[in-house]
Amino acid sequence: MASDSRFGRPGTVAAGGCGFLGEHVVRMLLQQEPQLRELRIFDLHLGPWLEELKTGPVQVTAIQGDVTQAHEVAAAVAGAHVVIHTAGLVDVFGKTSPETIHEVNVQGTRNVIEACVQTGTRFLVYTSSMEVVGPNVKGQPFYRGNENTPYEAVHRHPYPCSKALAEQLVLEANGRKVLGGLPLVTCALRPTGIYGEGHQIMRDFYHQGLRLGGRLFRAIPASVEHGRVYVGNVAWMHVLVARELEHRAALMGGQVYFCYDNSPYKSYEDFNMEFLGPCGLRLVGTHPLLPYWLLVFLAALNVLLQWLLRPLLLYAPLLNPYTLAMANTTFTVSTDKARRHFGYEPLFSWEESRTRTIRWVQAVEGSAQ
Ligand SMILES: NC(=O)c1ccc[n+]([C@@H]2O[C@H](COP(=O)([O-])OP(=O)(O)OC[C@H]3O[C@@H](n4cnc5c(N)ncnc54)[C@H](O)[C@@H]3O)[C@@H](O)[C@H]2O)c1
Ligand SMILES: CC(C)CCC[C@@H](C)[C@H]1CC[C@H]2[C@@H]3[C@H](O)C=C4C[C@@H](O)CC[C@]4(C)[C@H]3CC[C@]12C
Repeated sequence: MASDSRFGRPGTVAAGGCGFLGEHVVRMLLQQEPQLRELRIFDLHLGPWLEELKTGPVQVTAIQGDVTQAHEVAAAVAGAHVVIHTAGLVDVFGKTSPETIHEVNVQGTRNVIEACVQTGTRFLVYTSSMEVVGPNVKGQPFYRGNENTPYEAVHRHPYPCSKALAEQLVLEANGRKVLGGLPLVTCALRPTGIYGEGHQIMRDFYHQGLRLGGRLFRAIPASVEHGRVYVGNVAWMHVLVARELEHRAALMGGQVYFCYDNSPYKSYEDFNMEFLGPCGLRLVGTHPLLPYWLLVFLAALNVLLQWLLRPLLLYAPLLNPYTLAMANTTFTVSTDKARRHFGYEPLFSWEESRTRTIRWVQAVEGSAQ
């Protein structure tokens, strides 16, 4: 099945298209790509919202499948023009085994690359993560760095390790000959912490705040900056890359780009309060209420409890040594590489991103009552 771009942009595959980011990518493609004729949404778990998309002008096909199964990926990708690969296991809480994280994130990505090569798909956009760079195990700050900022990227946690390996596979695959003899063009996007409609961890913090009588307690110094980016802008950058890779293959092929926008630089907790504050929560304390050594102790205790309770139940709290280090290490990005290379400008201003996220949290509140 060969793609024919004379009749509009041929098949696009959104792998992981039912996830938090994936759904925004799917909706963005349908809104911003008038040339799009066919969209295949490949995911382990298909969402009911896909049904509403099937009545529009674009031929939307939902494919339930597993990226770890090479034949399922190849069948989904065959004949497509571009693959946007956002599928992955995002687990920094110890819910899944390191082997499964590796299998889905690394072997799954290898399968996507091989499917492109074997079936003749020429363009691959991969959702990497800022965690491919850091924060590293030494907790060194990365202050408003860009793609060229030197930083010792050393990881031990299974999730960042898997993202780093998968990103490397994607970048190394750039230039490989696909079926038909043309070169594969690949590119990796590295979002910082994504927020916006559908963000599960924001929902968890919100519910925790409600349980604590409308309060959250500061745990991290306000001076520690944590990079955040609005999901709509991350989706937009993916769509733009999928569109431009064909025209700017020599410049963009094999490149990495941080995913950024104009969201303010703040601590993880202060940033969350931009949304949770207007929904009635209060962050108590101008300084952390517990000493850092106690947080370290509680995080270690959580690891022990997780291990002890594993035969009985899954205990996976937000606080563990890795998440504490993430939240407590400055990691922010300041770059214009995506603007220079393919004309990226955030589609949503900070005010709009904030308003949309607040409305969504308020809707979560409404549906919880
Ligand atoms: N959420 C963030 O803050 C963030 C930041 C940077 C990068 N990322 C990356 O963005 C991507 C999407 O993350 P997200 O936050 O939307 O996560 P998510 O869990 O909401 O979405 C991931 C999607 O992948 C699907 N998936 C998982 N295993 C699969 C498998 N074996 N086969 C097929 N599909 C499978 C899931 O069903 C889900 O729909 C991931 O690659 C993640 O590493 C996320
Ligand atoms: C110490 C506690 C009070 C707060 C714990 C917050 C913790 C759950 C948060 C802090 C930072 C968050 C990560 C960060 O935004 C970036 C990413 C990259 C992405 O690839 C996956 C999600 C992840 C790891 C966020 C997960 C939640 C974290 C650790």
